[in-house]
Amino acid sequence: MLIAENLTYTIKKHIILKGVNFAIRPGEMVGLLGANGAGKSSLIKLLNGEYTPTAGLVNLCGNNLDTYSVVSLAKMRATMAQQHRVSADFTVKEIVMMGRYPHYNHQPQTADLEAVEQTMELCGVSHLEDRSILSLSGGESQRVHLARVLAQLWKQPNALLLLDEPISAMDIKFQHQTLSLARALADHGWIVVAVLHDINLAAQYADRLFLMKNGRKLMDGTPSEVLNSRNIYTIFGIDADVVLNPTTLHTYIVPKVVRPLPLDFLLKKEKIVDNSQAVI
Ligand SMILES: Nc1ncnc2c1ncn2[C@@H]1O[C@H](COP(=O)(O)OP(=O)(O)OP(=O)(O)O)[C@@H](O)[C@H]1O
Repeated sequence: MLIAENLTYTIKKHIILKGVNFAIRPGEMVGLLGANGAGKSSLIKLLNGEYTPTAGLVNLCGNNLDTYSVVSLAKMRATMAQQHRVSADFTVKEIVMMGRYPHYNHQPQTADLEAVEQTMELCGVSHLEDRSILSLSGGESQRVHLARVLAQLWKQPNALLLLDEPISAMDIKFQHQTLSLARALADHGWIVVAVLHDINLAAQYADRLFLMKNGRKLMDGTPSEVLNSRNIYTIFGIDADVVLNPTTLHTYIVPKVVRPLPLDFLLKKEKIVDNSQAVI
């Protein structure tokens, strides 16, 4: 179980996250949705220990995060960050093997080699194993980093997988393949928490959605419970119809069509906004 109690994070009196509470059971996949700046990545960073809460706590499998050793946590919790800063010329296989560092001392063992082979295969990057990470396309690189974090947790029970926009650079096939894989890992007993910007994919693959705004978790429920036109407007400020996808039978958002507006109009609107801000 992953439990957050009154999770709060402030930077120089600026509230980034406020009073977030939840409990996520093993086997659940949760999608974090919200507009830019809502606090989704900050929540991931509090769950992965990159940020220390200003108030509140995170409890994983019955123990507060700060009671675990670094190595034991690294074996049960992995994060795929939104951005990957790799400037050295590692091969794909070396990058994926980095996920196994918490598991061996000097030489990778059979289990480590198997984990790397299997996760590269699942993420569709085996054929790239000898390529430099620096030479890959955005989507290929994202799949390599996914393989790395899966290798880190491979065959671990009670694993916590944190994914921050894991499919942002992927084509439609790999978007579905990746979320199917995350779904399968949750069904296998892992807890998966994924920041997603595609509401429809989140609705299709996640058990539960947290809708976030201004550092708060405003709604928490199954896709059909929380996705309605009013909530979509509250969270994203857009008008949308909410229907049932006739093929998948999942809740499906259809933003109301907005006619493309001429640039002159947009520039005028911008001016009006600027003027009103000046008056305020
Ligand atoms: N280290 C920091 N210093 C100052 N402000 C920060 C810091 N980290 C986050 N913020 C601010 O906190 C808010 C939440 O940021 P966060 O990255 O969690 O948003 P997000 O929901 O993940 O957004 P996006 O969808 O754009 O990735 C933003 O307004 C951001 O500018």
